[in-house]
Amino acid sequence: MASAARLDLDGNAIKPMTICMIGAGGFIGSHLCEKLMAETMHKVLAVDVYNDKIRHLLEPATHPWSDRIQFHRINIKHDSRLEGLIKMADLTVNLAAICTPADYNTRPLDTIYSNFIDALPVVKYCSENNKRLIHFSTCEVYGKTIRSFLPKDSPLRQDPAYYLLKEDASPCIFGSIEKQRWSYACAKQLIERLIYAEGAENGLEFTIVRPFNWIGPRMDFIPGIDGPSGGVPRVLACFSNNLLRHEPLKLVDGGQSQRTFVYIKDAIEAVLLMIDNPGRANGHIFNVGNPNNEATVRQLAEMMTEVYAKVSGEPSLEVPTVDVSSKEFYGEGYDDSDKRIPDMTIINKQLGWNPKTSLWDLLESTLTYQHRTYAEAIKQAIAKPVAS
Ligand SMILES: NC(=O)c1ccc[n+]([C@@H]2O[C@H](COP(=O)([O-])OP(=O)(O)OC[C@H]3O[C@@H](n4cnc5c(N)ncnc54)[C@H](O)[C@@H]3O)[C@@H](O)[C@H]2O)c1
Ligand SMILES: O=c1ccn([C@@H]2O[C@H](COP(=O)(O)OP(=O)(O)O[C@H]3OC[C@@H](O)[C@H](O)[C@H]3O)[C@@H](O)[C@H]2O)c(=O)[nH]1
Repeated sequence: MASAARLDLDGNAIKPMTICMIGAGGFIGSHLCEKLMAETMHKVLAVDVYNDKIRHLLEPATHPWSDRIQFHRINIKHDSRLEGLIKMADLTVNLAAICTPADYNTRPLDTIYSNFIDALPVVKYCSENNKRLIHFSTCEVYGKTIRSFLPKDSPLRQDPAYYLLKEDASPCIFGSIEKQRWSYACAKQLIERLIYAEGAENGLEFTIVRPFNWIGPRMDFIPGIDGPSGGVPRVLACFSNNLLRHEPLKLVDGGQSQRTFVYIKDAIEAVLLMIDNPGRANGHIFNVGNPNNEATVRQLAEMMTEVYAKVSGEPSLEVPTVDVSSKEFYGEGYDDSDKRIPDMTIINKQLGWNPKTSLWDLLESTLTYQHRTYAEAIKQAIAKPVAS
């Protein structure tokens, strides 16, 4: 239960504030809303076109927080109510975006509009009304590592100087324009630069978050169950879907790319620290990830297969993975980040935050949720005769 006497990192009492959260109905937004309702006295003006993932917080009206969360069904592309909500709030958190790689090369215009053009009014309203902004960018702004351009046998490949991703030092390295995969990263980079410039020239109080593969319950959708049957979500949902349907997990280009995965609940702790400690968070760009949870996509597939067998009690397939080319899986114009390890210096220094949950543990709780939520629906969908 929320207590009025919460203290910030400098020992001062935290005053309850009103937060305009755009994209509150998504994966990260739903967890942030949960945290804010359960542990703080902050109010949330939740803006999104969907609210399925936060419905449990909005109904029934008997929740102790029912007067602290309001849902506004607004498409920020074209709705004049947005400025009023930002003016009403002390802080705006912008999460709204198209952020699934399958869209970057197949819907590049929508991707660029969503991640850059649609975010512009949000930045402008915050700047003009002297409101604080926490904007969600991405670890994809780093693109590829310097290491990936070194010869395969170079000993420098083992040197973190060539792969560790640092907010204030690493370059942003994208592929050529026809590799439309980078439309998302490039749009996010430009909005970061714009926000930074608003801070420098007009005094906007901002924080930029670069999430490194946050994963957990409610991420994306399971195709054919709570999303389009031909849809391609992010890797956690793709692999969950394969496991639930007893199909081999598809490894794009051999599954050699490396990622670090952080549990959503750990990452949300970091966001709450930013919200509650403006003096330490304003003007900063933060990597938020778990450098200890690195795996190749192949290793992730193998671990998810093992964990799923444990939590479902169902044996795994004899051949649990299958290779697929990126062209076949994502289409023309796909490209990939080779390796993503966040440097943690800035977030450690400013907010004292460190992730806690191991990859195995976070997969165990997430796949338990996936099994409980979807296994029955998948069984029924598979059993249903196909309409002729
Ligand atoms: N999950 C991650 O690991 C991760 C990694 C890097 C960056 N991010 C960034 O974090 C943010 C949130 O990501 P997420 O994983 O929760 O994604 P998500 O797709 O689950 O959530 C985004 C939400 O924004 C809403 N939205 C999009 N366009 C909108 C519009 N025009 N008007 C109103 N609402 C709109 C969507 O309906 C959705 O609910 C995004 O900006 C994303 O780029 C996430
Ligand atoms: O079924 C699948 C799905 C994905 N993959 C691979 O798994 C890796 C991770 O894929 P994800 O779908 O999670 O997406 P990425 O990590 O590439 O990008 C994500 O990272 C940061 C955020 O900004 C976005 O949420 C998204 O762009 C990629 O190498 C992808 O090619 C598979 O091998 N098989």
